[in-house]
Amino acid sequence: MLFAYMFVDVMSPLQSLIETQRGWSPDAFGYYAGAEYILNVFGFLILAGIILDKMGVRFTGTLSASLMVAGACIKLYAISNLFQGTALELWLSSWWTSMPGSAKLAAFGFMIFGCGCEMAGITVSKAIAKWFEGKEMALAMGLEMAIARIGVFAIFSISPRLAEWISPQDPSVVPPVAFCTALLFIGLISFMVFTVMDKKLDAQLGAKALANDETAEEEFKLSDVANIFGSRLFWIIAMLCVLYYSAIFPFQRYAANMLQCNLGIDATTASDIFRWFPIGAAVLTPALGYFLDRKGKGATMLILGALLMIVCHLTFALVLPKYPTEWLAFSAIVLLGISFSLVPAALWPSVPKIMDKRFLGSAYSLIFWVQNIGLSLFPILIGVVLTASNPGVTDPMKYDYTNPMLLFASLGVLALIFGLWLKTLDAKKHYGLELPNISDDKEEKIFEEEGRTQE
Ligand SMILES: NCCCC[C@H](NC(=O)[C@@H](N)CC(=O)O)C(=O)O
Repeated sequence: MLFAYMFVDVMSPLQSLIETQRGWSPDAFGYYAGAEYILNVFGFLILAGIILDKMGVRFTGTLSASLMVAGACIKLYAISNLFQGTALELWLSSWWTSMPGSAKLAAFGFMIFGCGCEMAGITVSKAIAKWFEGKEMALAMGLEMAIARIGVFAIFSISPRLAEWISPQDPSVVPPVAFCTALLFIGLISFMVFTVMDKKLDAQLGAKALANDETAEEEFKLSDVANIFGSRLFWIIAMLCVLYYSAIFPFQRYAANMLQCNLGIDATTASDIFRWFPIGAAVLTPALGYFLDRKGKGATMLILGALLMIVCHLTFALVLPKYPTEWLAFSAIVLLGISFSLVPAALWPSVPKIMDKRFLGSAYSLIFWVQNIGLSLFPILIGVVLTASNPGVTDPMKYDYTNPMLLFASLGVLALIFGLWLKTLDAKKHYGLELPNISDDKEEKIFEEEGRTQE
């Protein structure tokens, strides 16, 4: 997931460079960014859930990592000089002319990569649930997300520098994308190593299940999808998820350029400010996962996270253009990092509390599916709003980001409403969202078990 998240954002700090170098307008960049989710939205994620439940973590993980590598190679070819002037490039550039041929092929590669990336996301959630059942699951999920955030931090630092690495006078988007493609190969190999370990765990679990006379794993049934869709709680969680994440990941794509435009700084300086967003989240998410495991307050954390996000986006929309200082931008970025720890740390471990264990794999894939609809539409919408709010502006350093940022803030307000609704329902129906995952006697059991394992 570390290398996957690096690949997702490798182009984010290079928006102005790709505009100058390959002629991608903000609209084209928005379509390219949204492409990551298109196939998932058109049903691939549901299929991925079925594949995961039918074929298991090892097969699905290997397949998803291979898809990511294949998609990355296509995207690398699309932005490289090799592709320029080919018959395919000329043909792709001959229709829908506002979207250059390189952007179209890169978007196609990103689409394939996106299928692998999201499939890997649900596979990893299921693998963590399997490996940490009855233990510190929220902490484990928090650590997994933290590692992924470190990848985003790293890529915002590395990408602009790699772009200038070969020729500082003539920077190029190719070296950073090539670097991340190579990392994805390493990721595929790492997952293959994990499959060996997972096989061993299965052997141990099989022996344990036989000893306890437990029945086999739950099976995915198509009727489960209808059950999940019929659940009001599922929809509240899914809406909260799609609204919150649509104001985070698409923002991440535009953040560096937004900072450049407001502060008049170069891409490297903007990335250096923005990279504290994922690193703040990386530090805090596991800590909050640990807190959630032991103290609870999941619904309150979701509300607090949405509130902080509204404050930050409103600051970028209304305050930063009037008081363009780096410390103000930096403070808002750090605050957004705290918000981005609170919500994911509470959201993903809450799903097992409100969904039947039998539905869990499918529930995750369906929440991802709803979320992907937002994640595919919002980068496009933001690109369109940005272009419409800046008629006649051709310099990528001169965009006014007020309207796109207000749009992000309004998503936060809606997420807050769903968070409040969830907390009210939880208080009435006692789903246990505010309760800890590990009770004192469970904790004692874990220590006892760990003690036995070490013995
Ligand atoms: N085990 C993974 C939990 C989800 C983490 C979450 N990622 C997502 O929601 C992805 N579907 C989004 C994406 O891939 O763009 C996160 O907080 O990163």
